[in-house]
Amino acid sequence: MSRQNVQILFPVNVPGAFDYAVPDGVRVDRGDIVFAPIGKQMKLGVVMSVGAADVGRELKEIAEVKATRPLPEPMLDFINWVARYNVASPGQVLRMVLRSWKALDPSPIATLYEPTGQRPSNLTPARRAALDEGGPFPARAAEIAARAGISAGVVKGMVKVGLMRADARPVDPPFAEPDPNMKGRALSPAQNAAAADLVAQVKKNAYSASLLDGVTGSGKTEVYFEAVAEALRQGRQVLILVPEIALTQAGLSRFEARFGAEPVAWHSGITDMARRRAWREVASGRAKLVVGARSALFLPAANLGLIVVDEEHDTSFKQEEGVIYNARDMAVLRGRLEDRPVILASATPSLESLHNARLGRYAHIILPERPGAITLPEIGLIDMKIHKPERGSFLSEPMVKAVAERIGRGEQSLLYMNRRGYAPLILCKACGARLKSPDTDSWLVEHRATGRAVCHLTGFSMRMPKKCPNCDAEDGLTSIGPGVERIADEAQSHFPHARVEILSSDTTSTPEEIKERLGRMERGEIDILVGTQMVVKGHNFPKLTFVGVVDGDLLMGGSDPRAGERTYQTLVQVAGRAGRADMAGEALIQTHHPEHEALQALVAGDRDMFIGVEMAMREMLGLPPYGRIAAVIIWGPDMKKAKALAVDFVTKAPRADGVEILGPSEAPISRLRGLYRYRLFVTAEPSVNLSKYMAAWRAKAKVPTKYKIQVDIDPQSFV
Ligand SMILES: Nc1ncnc2c1ncn2[C@@H]1O[C@H](COP(=O)(O)OP(=O)(O)OP(=O)(O)O)[C@@H](O)[C@H]1O
Ligand SMILES: [Zn+2]
Repeated sequence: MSRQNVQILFPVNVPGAFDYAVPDGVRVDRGDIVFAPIGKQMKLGVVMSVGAADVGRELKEIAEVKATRPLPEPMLDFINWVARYNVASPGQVLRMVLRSWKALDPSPIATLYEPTGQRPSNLTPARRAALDEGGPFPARAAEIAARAGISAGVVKGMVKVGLMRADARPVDPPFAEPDPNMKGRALSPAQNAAAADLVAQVKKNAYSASLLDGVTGSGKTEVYFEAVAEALRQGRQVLILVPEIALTQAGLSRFEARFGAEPVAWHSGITDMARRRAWREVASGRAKLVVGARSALFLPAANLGLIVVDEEHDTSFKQEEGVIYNARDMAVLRGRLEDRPVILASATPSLESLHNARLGRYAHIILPERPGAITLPEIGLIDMKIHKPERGSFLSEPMVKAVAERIGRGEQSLLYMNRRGYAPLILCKACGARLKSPDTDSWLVEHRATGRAVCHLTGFSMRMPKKCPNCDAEDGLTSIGPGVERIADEAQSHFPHARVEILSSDTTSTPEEIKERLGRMERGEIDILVGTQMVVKGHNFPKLTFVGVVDGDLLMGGSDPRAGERTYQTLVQVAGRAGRADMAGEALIQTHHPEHEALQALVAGDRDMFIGVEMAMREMLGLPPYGRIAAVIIWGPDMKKAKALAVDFVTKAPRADGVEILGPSEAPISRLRGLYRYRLFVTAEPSVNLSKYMAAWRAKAKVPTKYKIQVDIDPQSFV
């Protein structure tokens, strides 16, 4: 009698699962997490299938079946689908699912301390500190001590005198339950209708995809909250994907205000402890509401009821390393496999999603206006060929005037400049040399606040040199072009008494700093906020009535076929920060190309016109959503060999109708961290299964060590 065989997938980059035997008397099911020997090691893996045919050879036995809940069936399918679609190995995808080994065991138990509530008036300073600064409670003595700046002995001593209680408890307690029945805001009729549509989808408890397409400030969040509440009422879990940046901010407190409990937050920056707790609670089905960055999509929720992708057009949903995938598209896939509804929300939906809505694949739910009497901001252009600022200045006269008006009325202005630092280029006046990143094809950016020259691609930085490293000329180095720091300086020089602050990842690197600064902006304690991409998303500043875009041309050009779309989206979003409360908003965009169709459409408030032009162009060129594209990047330490590998790879392309290959050519960033880069593009008609085609092609290549051939399905990055 043959014993049970199982196929085990390990979280490593190998082509597939391996066969193992199951010891007598042990029962194994699909999705079980097991330990099995691989080489000389014991490794954690997942049972992808059970009882396949006799493989005709002696198999190693699995060593242990973990007592945790198995990965749900749809999750196993999801792993395979994501791998196939993105030309990755299922093991690589599994690695994104099994993010925390420790999450597979029950929570560790520790002695945790918590105040009893007694508080005599003669407390010693150390004891007072423990009570006032030692929280949140319950916590370990050492944690309380560290937070309060006292010794752990003080905490333990407080138990004896009845000031603290000590109990053995799980270190990772369950999360507070959200309450779906708390009252939300009173919705406008249009909002109510949209919410009813979404709630109906959730009630069906089956796959559907809805595009919630509402202008900035139309209340999309309030509307999808109703769908979230419905899923929670059914006792199911809800997964909400947001751009990473929205996670550190007021965003989370909005969930708490609506559902009475802070949601489980999941992103790359959480601690190992928070990660293990979140994973365990989500996998068990206990944690009901998860708000996370793209990687949250790989949490194996046991009882999923709804997935929401907020700001679905956002480029941060695309992961560019390891398994290259787009979380928005994979969210729809997961919804299909789980047979549960998916909501994509945006004020500026991607053309792909609009196309799907037009074809009827997605329900199209539209919120055409802001609630009540609030209007969308007026948008105007400033032609920089006419309103030329003085040399070394970047704010035109009409822009300065618009800010002056707001300051006069006690309102706030936002200046958007999507460049960190002081100046994007450091040039020697004597010899013309530019400061360059040592191993990367990128100029160094001057950061005056820290006195350093920084590579924005790799993070390399050095102290700003006093002399030119090329010709030794003293005082020859000069800064070309603007970054946020320089715009802030310029704004301050125009308005010496104004409170000018910068919001960028350099000035505000911790979540607390960001929260603090945004809080001051909300309370009106800042007059002029100068910000990068960070200010674009989701914020509500009631007193903000003016948005100035310093360089409306910055996003255009380059080889990105979506450059026009991105420009349009970003400008709509940033302009949409103005006038969200009871005062009307205005946005002005400085540009050298006022005739550009994206800008013209913005001024006219005519999205359909822009989309019409853009769709026609995509259709003509066979670009998404009318055709498929893939990119291949060839990386290697030697330029000639990397190029030869790229050229050779092209000769291996399988023959297929409806597929076209462009390249190879040097990538726009031709060298990154010491590796040379070549790239090619593949375009295909919609009927072609491009993933399958690319996988077959990729499998034919022999890649020397230290070299890499990376396939990117539906690329968002073209550098
Ligand atoms: N019916 C309503 N009555 C009063 N205020 C509302 C209503 N709906 C929404 N709001 C408020 O309007 C502001 C914008 O709402 P919300 O953030 O949900 O919009 P959004 O469509 O997600 O915006 P964006 O896409 O620009 O981020 C919020 O402060 C919200 O509380
Ligand atoms: Zn020089």
